[in-house]
Amino acid sequence: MSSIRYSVIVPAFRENGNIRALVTRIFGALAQVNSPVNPAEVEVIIVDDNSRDGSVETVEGLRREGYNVRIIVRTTERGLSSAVVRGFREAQGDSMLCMDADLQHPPEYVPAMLASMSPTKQFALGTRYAAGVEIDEGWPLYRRVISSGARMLALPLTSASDPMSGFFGIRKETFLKARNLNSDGFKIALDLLVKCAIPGDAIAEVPFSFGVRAEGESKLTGKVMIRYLEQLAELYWYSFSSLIVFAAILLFVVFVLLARSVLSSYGGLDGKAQSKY
Ligand SMILES: Nc1nc2c(ncn2[C@@H]2O[C@H](COP(=O)(O)OP(=O)(O)O[C@H]3O[C@H](CO)[C@@H](O)[C@H](O)[C@@H]3O)[C@@H](O)[C@H]2O)c(=O)[nH]1
Ligand SMILES: [Mg+2]
Repeated sequence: MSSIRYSVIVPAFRENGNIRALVTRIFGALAQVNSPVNPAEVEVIIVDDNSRDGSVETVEGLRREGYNVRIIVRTTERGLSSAVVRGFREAQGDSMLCMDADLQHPPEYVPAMLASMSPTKQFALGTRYAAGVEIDEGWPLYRRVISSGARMLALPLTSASDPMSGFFGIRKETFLKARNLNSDGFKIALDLLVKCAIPGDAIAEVPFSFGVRAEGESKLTGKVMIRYLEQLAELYWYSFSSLIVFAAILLFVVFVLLARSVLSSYGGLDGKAQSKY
């Protein structure tokens, strides 16, 4: 039987410059005396989309040094969300964490994030919206505006305070129940929260200070933002379709009643409409 209880999944595209620091800092944090999680029970899985930038060699080197890390290289698929889903499927742990490779999600929070999941807390969420939490001042203003807008649009869908943080965990048993996941774009956490119907009291929120990217560039493009809006429309429909259909029928009935009363006030409904003038 596997001794792995926790899996850390890292979607990565051209992140060779960050992988060594990420992995050594994760295991360094787990090795601290006050860590609530035993490092021997943790695996790290990098899901790379054929970056061919030396990431594979870096991971091999780390393995030789004794770190429990492996890399899955996808050659036919692309995208952050689908990479995370692939990692979750391959994970051996019961508690699975997703984090970015670029150190914007500080590895020092990994032990607390992993330990916060339990049979009653099926979802862990790193949140940037809690008292005393800071966002690095180097994070550009336009990204803050986009992030706040995206968060507000998701408010009707979940009570989670920061479904956009990208730093989140889920228990395998809940993940396996998810149906019709949307693996496009960046917002897999929101999709899981909605489609697994995670109630507020099953979410362990862990405040964390959001950093700036260490090496390389962000892959969040305009196309990714449009995908987000499409995904929101799908999730609104998923969550509120009966309400939307009910409201549409109600509007239709009101419209018909109004039209009838307008027409009858002109005597036009039975074809006997006569102008007095
Ligand atoms: N495998 C794979 N990984 C990808 C891809 N695109 C991005 N990634 C990886 O996904 C992580 C996040 O990508 P970034 O390009 O750094 O995104 P960001 O703009 O910093 O956005 C992040 O932070 C936001 C919070 O403001 C999050 O909302 C967002 O989900 C993401 O975590 C990085 O590890 C990156 O390598 C892809 O197509 N394939
Ligand atoms: Mg980033």
